[in-house]
Amino acid sequence: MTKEEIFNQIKQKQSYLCVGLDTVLQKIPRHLHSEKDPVFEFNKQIIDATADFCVAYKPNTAFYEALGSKGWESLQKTLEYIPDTFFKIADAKRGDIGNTSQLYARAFFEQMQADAITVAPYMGKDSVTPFLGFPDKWVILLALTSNPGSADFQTTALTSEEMLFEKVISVSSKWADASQLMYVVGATKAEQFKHIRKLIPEHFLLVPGVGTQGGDLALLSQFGMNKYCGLLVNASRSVIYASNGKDFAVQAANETKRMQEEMAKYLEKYLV
Ligand SMILES: O=C(O)c1cc(=O)[nH]c(=O)n1[C@@H]1O[C@H](COP(=O)(O)O)[C@@H](O)[C@H]1O
Repeated sequence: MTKEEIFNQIKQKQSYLCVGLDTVLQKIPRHLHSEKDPVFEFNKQIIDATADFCVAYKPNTAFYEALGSKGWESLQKTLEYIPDTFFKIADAKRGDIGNTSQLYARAFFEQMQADAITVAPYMGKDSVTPFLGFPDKWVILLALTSNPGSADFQTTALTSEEMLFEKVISVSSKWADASQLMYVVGATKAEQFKHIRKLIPEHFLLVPGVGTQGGDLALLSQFGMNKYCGLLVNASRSVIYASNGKDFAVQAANETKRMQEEMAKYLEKYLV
């Protein structure tokens, strides 16, 4: 999927919402447990209910890997079920020596048909470039994450002018351009968006951490938006577990609609 295609979807839907499919078997409403594949059935109903209000889906692979081979099957079926007009992110946070990264890339881009994979930058250029060899597929590199532990390394000052995450951005942005590379910046780090936009004005940012983690959608939209919108804001638990009853899909739709309506206002106000 190209950058222009993502932007077109954003304009059409008036939304830059990504729904995170972090499905936990124990949290699925009871009435779905008799299904052959309750995880897939749950995802299917969530996708059907939220499709009008979002432009991307992001299953975090951990939630599927934890269920063994059945989980991988549910993940594959879920990615196949999502229509191709949506940006499909395999949130796998991979990255290894080049020879191994090449196989991770094939797993998620060829077997799973994902459009993008999240990648950890710690092992450097040769661990990331194998993911960049697939036409119209994307690498989403961890830059400044939403969790408290991001302070342990990412915001360490390397010099009086540069923190580690800034070095990650400035070095890696030379490995590929904004047509293939995105960055993860946590919604809980809204105060950094203005500065990050100076470093990478063109790139899309995947922004997790609204909803349950408490990130500020208004602030990050104000400082993070660029001429392509440049934002994909992820919400997982606040959407998929909006209710744990029979009305879970209706409540997920309500929550995504609420977020879409808020996003439409920010697109009107901040899209340059
Ligand atoms: O790469 C990610 O998606 C990610 C990066 C980050 O900095 N913080 C973060 O929460 N995530 C993921 O985004 C999702 C957030 O889920 P909720 O907090 O339930 O919306 C989870 O799948 C996390 O693993």
